[in-house]
Order: sequence, then C-alpha cells, then structure tokens
Amino acid sequence: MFRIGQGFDVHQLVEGRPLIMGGVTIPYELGLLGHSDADVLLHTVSDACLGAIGEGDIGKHFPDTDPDFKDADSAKLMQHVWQLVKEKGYELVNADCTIIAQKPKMAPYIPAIRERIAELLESEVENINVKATTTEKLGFTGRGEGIAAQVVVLLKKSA
Ligand SMILES: Nc1ccn([C@@H]2O[C@H](COP(=O)(O)O)[C@@H](O)[C@H]2O)c(=O)n1
Ligand SMILES: C[C@@]1(CO)OP(=O)(O)OP(=O)(O)OC[C@H]1O
Repeated sequence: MFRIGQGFDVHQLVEGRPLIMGGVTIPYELGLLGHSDADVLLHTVSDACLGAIGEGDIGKHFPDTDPDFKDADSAKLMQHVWQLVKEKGYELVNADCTIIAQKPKMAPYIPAIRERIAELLESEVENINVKATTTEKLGFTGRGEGIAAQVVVLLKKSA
C-alpha cells in the first residue's frame, strides 16, 4: 500500500541567524528566522511525511509556543517524525524537494543536503531529489525576504 504526502513552508530571512537547509549550514549573510533553527527544508519534509501518514503537521507535534522547541535542531524533529512513519509500518519510496530562493545559490550544497535527508529518512540518496529555483526576482522570495520549500514524499508499507 502506498501513501503520498506534500509539504510547504516559508521562513523569513534576517540578519544574525544561520542559514540551515536540509541539515546543512550554508554560508550567507542572512539566515532563517523561527522558533526552532528554522530549517525550512526539513520542516517541509517533516510535514510531507506527516501528511502521508495522516498525522497533521509539525506545529501539532512541536508547538512553537513550547520552550522545549526553542532553537530546536530540526533534524531531531525530523527523526521523531520518521519514527512515527516507521511505527505505522512505512518506508520511503522517494522524496522530491524544491527550495524556492532567489539567493544564495543552492547548487553547490545540494549533494550534501541529499545525503543528509537520505540519512534521516533511512533511504538511499538516489531516492531523494533536491531542486532549487528562483522566482525571477518576483514576490517575497524574489525580493530575498524569505525562502520557501515544497516537498512530495511517497511511502510504501514495509515488507
Ligand atoms: N537559489 C537557487 C536558485 C536556483 N538555483 C539553480 O539555478 C537554476 C536556474 O534557476 P531559475 O530560477 O533561474 O530557473 C536552477 O535550476 C537551479 O539549478 C540554485 O542553485 N539556487
Ligand atoms: C518547528 C516549530 C517548533 O519549534 O517552530 P518554527 O521554527 O517557528 O517553524 P514553523 O515551520 O513556523 O512551525 C513549526 C513549529 O512548531
């Protein structure tokens, strides 16, 4: 049996924060603002996984009013979500991720991001695709005010 899930998230770019994307720290003059470490890509992968198993969203599991999650490592949140997926008896078929950012250039970091997501989802790197696109300077992403991500995951019942 197969289950599909999709995720979408946005975080604002500000000064004085690190830019963490898919568990990889990217050198840039701005970073993402959030209650947690604001790793927009891991939040989106987590939401896609929760969607696939019918378990709501990360705000339900890790409320941004809970001081426990202040500056939380989103990789830890992702691991918790992946545990729920496994408890429901599913494994990953594939994940397809899109980072929407005018800047910085993501291409040099995509191999490391794929490796980290594959590790977190206990899958092979070939099953994780990560793309990046600008919005041609249009809208909030195009003005460099924030970064968005979209992810689709497909899960299958483990044998
Ligand atoms: N932040 C980004 C945005 C884009 N890329 C790469 O550049 C290609 C062209 O982007 P367009 O938005 O002009 O279509 C895109 O396909 C990515 O390979 C990137 O690395 N980082
Ligand atoms: C991850 C959580 C929890 O720390 O906080 P944020 O980093 O603000 O991220 P967001 O995607 O806005 O919502 C989920 C939150 O509950």
